Amino acid sequence: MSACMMQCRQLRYNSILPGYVSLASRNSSLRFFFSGHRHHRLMADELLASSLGRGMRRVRMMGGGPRTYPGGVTKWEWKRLNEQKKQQWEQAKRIRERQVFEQKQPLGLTAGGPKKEQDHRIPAWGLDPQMKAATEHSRIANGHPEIDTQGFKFRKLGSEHSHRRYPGTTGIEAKLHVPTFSSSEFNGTDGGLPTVQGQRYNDFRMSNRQFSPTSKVAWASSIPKDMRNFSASAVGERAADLDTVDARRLQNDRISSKSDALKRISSRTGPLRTNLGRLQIDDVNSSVKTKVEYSDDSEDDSYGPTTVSSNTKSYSQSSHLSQSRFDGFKLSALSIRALHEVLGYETMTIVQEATLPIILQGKDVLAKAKTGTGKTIAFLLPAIEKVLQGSGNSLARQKPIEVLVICPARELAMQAASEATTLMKYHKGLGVQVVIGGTSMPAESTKFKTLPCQVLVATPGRLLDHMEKTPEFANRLKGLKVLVLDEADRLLDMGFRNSLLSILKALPKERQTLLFSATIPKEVHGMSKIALKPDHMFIDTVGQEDETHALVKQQYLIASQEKILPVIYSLLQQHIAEEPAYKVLVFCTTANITAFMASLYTKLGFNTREIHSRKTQSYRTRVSDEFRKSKGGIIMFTSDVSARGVDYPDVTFVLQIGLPSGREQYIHRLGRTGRAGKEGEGMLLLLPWEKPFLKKVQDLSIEAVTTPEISSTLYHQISSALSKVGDPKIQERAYQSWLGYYTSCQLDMDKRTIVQLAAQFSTSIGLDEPPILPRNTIRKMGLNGVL
Ligand SMILES: Nc1ncnc2c1ncn2[C@@H]1O[C@H](COP(=O)(O)OP(=O)(O)OP(=O)(O)O)[C@@H](O)[C@H]1O
Repeated sequence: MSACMMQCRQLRYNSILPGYVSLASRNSSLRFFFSGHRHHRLMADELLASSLGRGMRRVRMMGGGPRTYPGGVTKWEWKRLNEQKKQQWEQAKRIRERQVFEQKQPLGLTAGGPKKEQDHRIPAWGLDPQMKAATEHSRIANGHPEIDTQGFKFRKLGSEHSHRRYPGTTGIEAKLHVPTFSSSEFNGTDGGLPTVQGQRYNDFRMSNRQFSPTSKVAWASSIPKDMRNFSASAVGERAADLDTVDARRLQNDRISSKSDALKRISSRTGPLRTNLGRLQIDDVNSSVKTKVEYSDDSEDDSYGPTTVSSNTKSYSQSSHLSQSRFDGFKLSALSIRALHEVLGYETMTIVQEATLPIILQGKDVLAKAKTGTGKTIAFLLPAIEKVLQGSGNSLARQKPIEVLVICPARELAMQAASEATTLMKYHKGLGVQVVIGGTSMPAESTKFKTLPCQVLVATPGRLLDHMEKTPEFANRLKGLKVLVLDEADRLLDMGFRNSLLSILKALPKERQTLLFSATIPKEVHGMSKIALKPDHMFIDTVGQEDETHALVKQQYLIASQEKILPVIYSLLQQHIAEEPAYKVLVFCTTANITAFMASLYTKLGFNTREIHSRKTQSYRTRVSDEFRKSKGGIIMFTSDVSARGVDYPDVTFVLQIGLPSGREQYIHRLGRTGRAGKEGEGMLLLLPWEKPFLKKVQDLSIEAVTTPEISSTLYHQISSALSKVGDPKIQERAYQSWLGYYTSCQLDMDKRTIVQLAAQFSTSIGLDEPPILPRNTIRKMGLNGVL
């Protein structure tokens, strides 16, 4: 039997069929093998017909014959369709994830879906710090984003923002398998918080009178956890009021008597308070000598952070600068040269003055200072000193990474890297590199291998990627001397927790760690112990003062849904009229709403830019640079990608539309104006039902303003602009993400009401009716049966 096997690939059957037929007629037994391609199937049919016509006795199709797939497509077409579908599905998933993270709400909408409906109830403005802590362990803690934060990507294990799955777990269970530190790595048994048993109370060095109202925040944060209830209740009280604290509560706190409690608090805080506000040039050395006392003499090393409250009263509220000069400190002459010649700075800001001597001593530091007061230089300058103390200026490329700065957002990382580059301008042979998501990883790896990198600035996801995939990366981190967590509270919250834990685990324990932020909510003190040594210093330059700047005028306005768009228009117009060099940041709740707002107000004639996580990194970098350099006459619509740390000089007005994701976010967004001692204006625009948020910020000086008059012409103008927005998808996406955002906020209203409000929103943005959402989306939003 002769056999002929042929494999046909992409051949034009008309030209070769006759050859096949003649081949078939010359062989008694012949087999043809065809691919499943449509052309080949046709050819097989044809061959069958022709062969039969030429007297072939037995011709049959084997292997099931030509396959058919739904819609009459071939196997390959069917496969391709399926691949396309899968890609679309994954893209939608990525977008969804990005939105969730941008909204700073990392609950149940991720892989595996929510287990219960309440998983969707993501604390946002209604978030109580205690609740946050309580829900901490029930959340999906994934390798979250530089929140956008930005350009979030849903990727496999080890990749940036990875949602880690572990064998045999669901996405939700996976969090339980995230590497954690053993309790031996901490002091105490309650998650790293210091224990009180065995602590010496006889070291009573501070009388009640020494509790000053200006230091209450710092004071409260320095108290061990098992005294927190007590301290939290007392934090708003003067120390003298402590005697009135309920004895039962003291008992609950396992404190045997009130006087014991006082002694314990005093023994922790009393000797540690130092007036750094008055630190003078000559004090530098003495500040080392007469270093702030901490409980080195304690037999129990489980004490909490040492608290240093900069005496903010020493400075005028309007001044962010201290009287100390950089050249009065023991710093490298080349760094000081860069400060003077390139940046033009002579004197230090308050936070720089307060933290520099302590960081130079080698202590771990948790520092709180208002927005725009120079925290970046406060940590970079002493960190660079550490590099200089060690490796010197040699050109070796494979030297360890000595300083690692982790930032929660890409723009922020680039900014910190650029500031470090400036400070190191005259240090030959030292290099700064930045690794952030949304850029080419191989390019980063090549740069890393070929150029010096003593200082590395990174976002958590990309850093983890490199640690896992780039050869030598993790090794070079073994020589790390200083770790900085910029925007510490953001990095320590649930969104980044897992990534951060994995990173910390891989870093050497013998390092100095610095945590900086403008807001340090109470729960961060507990979390900070993951990264900091137990005897770290908490340096609070804000104290009892308002966390916002006195020079920034803060207002809020409540307007109904149908008035929101005209009100925004009026507010912008009004500001432009008052401030010809206007430079405005408009914060929106989600990326899609930002995109919608930007396109609408562009149509209305404003000079706008937009920046959010749905834009590519190169676009974001370009727009961000443009806005930074702009001398005015520009309005940038942004999501929370610009909320923290980003230093845009001379922003004249910050407008926040809708519910901020929390009190901290409000403060950080507002902090984009009034930087470096300048003036600024902020406006929070809320819908009537969003008003309860104001309770969260009631201690800040925010004035109410009334809704401006809106003419019928303006209404007409807006509705005509809405019709010109162009792509109706922009509005539809805005609606969907509005619904996603508010269903994930912990609002005091049922889902039906939220859906009704969403319908109002859709009308206000020019949709005839609310778009129909995919079933999966509805399910993920927890709106099954409601939508
Ligand atoms: N010693 C100084 N003298 C004058 N200007 C300074 C000094 N240090 C920092 N600045 C400037 O102050 C501005 C704010 O600094 P930076 O961005 O570090 O603030 P920040 O406290 O980190 O703010 P945020 O909390 O928003 O992150 C920058 O433009 C910076 O260049």
